[in-house]
Amino acid sequence: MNLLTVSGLKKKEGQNPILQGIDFTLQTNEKLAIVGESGAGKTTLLKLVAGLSQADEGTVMLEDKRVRGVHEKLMPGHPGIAYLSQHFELWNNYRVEEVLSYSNKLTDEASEVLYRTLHIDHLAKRKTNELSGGEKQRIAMARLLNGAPKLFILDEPFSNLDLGHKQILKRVLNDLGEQLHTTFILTSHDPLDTLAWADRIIVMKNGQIVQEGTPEEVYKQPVNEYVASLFGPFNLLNDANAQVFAALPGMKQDGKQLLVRPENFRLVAGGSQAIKGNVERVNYMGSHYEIEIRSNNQVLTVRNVGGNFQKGDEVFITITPGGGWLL
Ligand SMILES: Nc1ncnc2c1ncn2[C@@H]1O[C@H](COP(=O)(O)OP(=O)(O)OP(=O)(O)O)[C@@H](O)[C@H]1O
Repeated sequence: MNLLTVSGLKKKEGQNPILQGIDFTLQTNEKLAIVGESGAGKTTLLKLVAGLSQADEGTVMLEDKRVRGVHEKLMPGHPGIAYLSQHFELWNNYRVEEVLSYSNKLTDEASEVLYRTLHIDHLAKRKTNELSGGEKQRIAMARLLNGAPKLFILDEPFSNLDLGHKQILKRVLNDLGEQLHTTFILTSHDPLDTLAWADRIIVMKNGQIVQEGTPEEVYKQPVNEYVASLFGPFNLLNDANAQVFAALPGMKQDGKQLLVRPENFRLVAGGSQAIKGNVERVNYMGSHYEIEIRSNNQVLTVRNVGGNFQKGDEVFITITPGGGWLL
């Protein structure tokens, strides 16, 4: 049985359709990321799933029971679903241990494992106003997970975190999944944050699901330019450039456009299956260089380890095996 079944969910604000019919399922222990540009409808969807809002149409089922909307009961929310808002608040001026003892359903042993996993076991005696933003967030997570929810929903957990706290949160989310078998849904408007973590990714735009798949599928085989652009830079080759690769296996265009990510281009000495171009710009990116190369009236971006090129240098570009995608 699915842990969660979302069917035909629709919602309008005034005359504006915010969700236009959302269907998906989630299995126990699965980690689902919902990504999409700002305003795509991610938060609206999560609130409906958590029973914190009211759908116009459609149902949310947790196991075999319907999650009722906020107009259908006195207390908003659902006891089996924990929801961490982007704008969560912690009680001010309490000790962390006091906050965490409130409605704790776990055994002492299970709590200890949870606090260690969340990297907050050293903070028990601290006051909540003596914590960093990332620490506050992990305490808020612990408070929700103390209630032993079946499903844990996090709305934009990575926003407003500096790189250090972001790295800790990524590790924590992995460990919670692996060690405590938590079932998650999280959203992010920076999908790159979700690639390493999610089992499955749903991509939203204008209140609709535009693609659903594994991280590799949505990254390597996007259904359109919108999905491709969410996951990082890409090149869409014009006909003259795409033609160079048409004889390679699986690269015959048939009216489609050839999409290549910068890391799937390689600079080579020459050859018939290589595009000839001239270096226009070299951008230092820290771990690598992005070389902008003009060829057949378009600028292609190639990711390269070295950056020892001058403007105007003649270079040849080829595609790594399996590195092209016809869109
Ligand atoms: N209460 C409301 N009244 C009117 N419009 C709303 C309301 N809540 C959300 N919207 C609109 O619904 C759309 C979806 O909003 P939502 O917050 O779900 O998007 P999101 O994908 O979570 O965006 P973000 O990544 O910026 O958080 C937006 O256009 C927003 O302006």
